[in-house]
Parts: sequence; structure tokens; C-alpha cells
Amino acid sequence: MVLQAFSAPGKALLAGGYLVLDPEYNSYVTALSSRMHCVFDSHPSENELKSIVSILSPQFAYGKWVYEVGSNSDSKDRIDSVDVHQIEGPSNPFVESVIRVITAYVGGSDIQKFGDDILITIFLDPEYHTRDGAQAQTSSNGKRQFLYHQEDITSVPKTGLGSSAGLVTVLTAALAQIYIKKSDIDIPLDLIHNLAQIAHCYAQGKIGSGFDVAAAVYGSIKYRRFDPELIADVIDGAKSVAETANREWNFGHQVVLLPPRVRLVMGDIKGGSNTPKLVSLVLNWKNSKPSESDVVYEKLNNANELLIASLQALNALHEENPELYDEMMDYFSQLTQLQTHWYLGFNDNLKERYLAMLGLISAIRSIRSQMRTMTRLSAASIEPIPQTFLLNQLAAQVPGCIGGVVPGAGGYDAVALLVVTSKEASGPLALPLEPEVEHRVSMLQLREEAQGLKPEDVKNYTGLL
Ligand SMILES: Nc1ncnc2c1ncn2[C@@H]1O[C@H](COP(=O)(O)OP(=O)(O)OP(=O)(O)O)[C@@H](O)[C@H]1O
Ligand SMILES: C[C@@](O)(CCOP(=O)(O)O)CC(=O)O
Repeated sequence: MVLQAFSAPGKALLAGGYLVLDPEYNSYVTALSSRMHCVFDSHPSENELKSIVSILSPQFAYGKWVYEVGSNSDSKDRIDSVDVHQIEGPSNPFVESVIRVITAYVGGSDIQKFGDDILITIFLDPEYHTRDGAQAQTSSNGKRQFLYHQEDITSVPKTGLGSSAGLVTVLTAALAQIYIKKSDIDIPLDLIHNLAQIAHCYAQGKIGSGFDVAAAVYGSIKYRRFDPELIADVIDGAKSVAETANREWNFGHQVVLLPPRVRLVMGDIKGGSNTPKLVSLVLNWKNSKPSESDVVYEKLNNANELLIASLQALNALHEENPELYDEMMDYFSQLTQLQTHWYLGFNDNLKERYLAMLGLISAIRSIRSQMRTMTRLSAASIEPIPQTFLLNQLAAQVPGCIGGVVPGAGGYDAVALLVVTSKEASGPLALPLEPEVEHRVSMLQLREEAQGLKPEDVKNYTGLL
């Protein structure tokens, strides 16, 4: 097989934290220019009933995991039933889980026998981890630069872009290409998605909302989760991997891009939060105070829906009336302190003209306000007071900032801003931050890159393999 490569994006959940755990609600997740990459190759192995699968992650110490995969069991279709033995390296539940899921899928549907030795090399873009002490290396054509860390993957602090979801997605795509692909027919993206969701949940030992895997596969989307029972049935062995992965999952993944000239800016916060702990506090509150939490959930859902609808309206306006769109964006790109002052100078006529943008601004304000209410009522630090100050300061200091949120589970992980740029802006934005703010947040070198899983040119990795 010839050398091939895939990449998948990192994520920022701009709307829908906590609510996305319930299939009733829509969320909005943006795919990022920081991506996970894999380069892979396979050769016929000496033993046609066994594969040696080697995964290398050269950016981290001890980044080599080798598995022997056999097919001598009778019922190969359940998640745990193919013989997968680790023969080298520390444990990496995500890598192992993808191998188990794909081989069980192949065993179950009898598409192709094992018998290839496989080598997969993983790379991830710099912004997934803190840069401290890392050395950069560049591919020989100069197109890719990655950071090489001294420590192992579990010891380098993360920025929260969803590295495990990206890893599981590119590995699933690579192994599916080797084990499942027949002739020239591409593997359906929905199959990659379903297999990756199963593998991610199995590795984590819990069934999350899956927005991170969905963004890694489909890119920037309005997301509504699948029924968690689908995966529960595979994990407890009631259903085969193939039976579940081949089904229609009935989940939402409609592509919604950030509108032109609306730039995502993300900052990493010194500190960090424990997402499972925050989730458990919120769910406890939801269960113990149903009438109180229903009101907050409903308001938050309305704000999330308004955000999504406003993004769609802005995209539509740009298509239909680019002059009006640019006039509006020119206006907003120069303002600061939109959080408090945007509405003051508007007469009804202006409000009508700029309706879609005002919808977006008010959606962000309302999301934040409901997140603060949830913080108070559930005792989960979703938008704690220091983050409130920081988001307000950023909105006041960054020209064109139409608002910011604590993405995902919130807490002390990150902030995400939406900033209207000038028509000419193409490179990184200059953010005139005061030193006190600059000290508290490090701006990440990324932006929206809406495309999900995609093939890459293997030449971009030459010199790094
Ligand atoms: N480049 C990589 N090479 C090998 N394993 C990786 C790589 N990136 C991520 N992983 C695996 O994913 C794990 C990190 O997953 P975890 O879910 O804790 O973080 P995350 O997905 O980045 O989190 P978050 O959802 O907060 O962004 C690592 O410990 C490792 O097992
Ligand atoms: C709180 C939650 O809705 C979002 C977690 O987001 P993040 O991993 O903190 O980016 C949990 C989930 O969706 O699995």
C-alpha cells in the first residue's frame, strides 16, 4: 500500500455545554485550524492471520505502541473478542480501543481478513499543548511544523482542543482504509464517525456527548447527539460493532460555518478544570432541582438556538446582500465594549438593518448570563468570577469583539471570543491587550478551519517520519 495521510480538526464548543449531553438540545461546535495528523502504510505480513500494528507518536517521550492483532476467535464481532495484545509501549487506551473496534468490525462483517503489518505515525499541531520547553521541527518542504516535547503524552499540559477525539478519528480513518476499504469506493464518513464514537467511549469508559468526535469528523457543525443506548449496547456486548456502526444513528451534524469576517480567537488560561467533576455537579443539581434547572436549561437553549440561527442568518445575508454585510461588519469591526454599549446608539431602522448581528451579540450575552446562573445554582465553576472579569476585559480591549464565552464545560480552561475583523485582515489579529490581561491568558495561534476529516499530502511530512 502507498503512504497516505489524514488530518482532523480540534474543537471549541461555543454553545451547548452540558445541554449537549441530552439528545433533545442542539449545540454549536467550531472546528479549528489546529489539527491531528496521521501518516500510514501497510505491508503484507508473514503470518496472514496476524497483523502487527505499530503506532508512533514521535513528538512525545515513549511514544510508541505496538500491538499484535490475531483472528483466531470464533465470534470476532463483539468489541472485546478479537485477540489484541500489546507487545510494546506504555498503555494508551485510545489507541488500543480504535484497534479493537475496527478489528471487531472487520471480524464481524467478514470484509477482509487480517494479515497486513501496519505503521501509523501521529503528529499534532502546536496549539494542543503548552509550548514550554518544546523544540520545533519542520517538514523538509517547510509546510508543517510540529513541537517535540521532552515528556510523555500524559505529562504535557493540554489546552483542551480535543486531542483524544482527533487521535481516535484519524486512527479510525487510517485503519478503516487498510482493513475495510474495498476497491476505489470511499468509506462513508458516517461509518468512520460511528466507529470513532464507539472507540472514544470505550476508551474513556463512559458515553460522553461526542461533540468532539463529531467535529473531528464533520468540522464546524450544529450538533445534536446520538442515543447513548446505541453505544451502551456495544460496550456491554449486547450488540456487535458492525451491527451498530452500520445503522442509521439519527443524530444532528449540519454544517454551520462562522460567517465571513467573524474570527474565532481563543486564549488558554493558566489553571485548568476537571470536566467530569463539573458535569457531575451540574447533573446533580439538574436531578435534585428539576423545576429550577428546567427554567435555566430552557433559557440557555433559547440563547444557543439564537446563536446558531444568527450565524446562519449572517451567512445568508453575506450571500444575498454583500454590500450591506460589509457595511455592517465595517461598523462593528471598529467598536469595543459591545458587551455593554452596542444597543445604545441604535434607532429602529439600524436595528432592523443589523438584526442578524444584534441577534448574535444578544445570544452571547444571554448564554453567559445563563452560564453564570448555572454556576451559582449548581456550585459548578462554569463561568467563575475571574472568568467573568477576564471576558469583560477582553471585550473592552479587543476592537470588534462581539462577545466571548467559556467554551465547553467552562471553568478555568479557556476563553473563546468572536471578533469582527476589517475587510483586509487575513493573518493573525493584533490584540492590543493590557499587560495585566496578557499575563492571565495566552492567545492560541489558531482560527476556525471548518473542514473535518480530510486526506493530506504525504509530502508535507517528509523529513519527520
Ligand atoms: N499525539 C498523540 N499521540 C498519542 N496519544 C495521544 C495523542 N494525543 C492524544 N493522545 C491520547 O489522548 C489522551 C488525552 O485525552 P484526553 O481526553 O485526556 O484529552 P483531550 O481529548 O485533549 O481533552 P479535552 O476534551 O479536554 O480537550 C492522551 O493521554 C493519549 O492517550
Ligand atoms: C460539559 C460538556 O457538555 C462539554 C465538555 O467540553 P470540554 O471537553 O470541556 O471542551 C460535556 C460533554 O459534552 O461531554
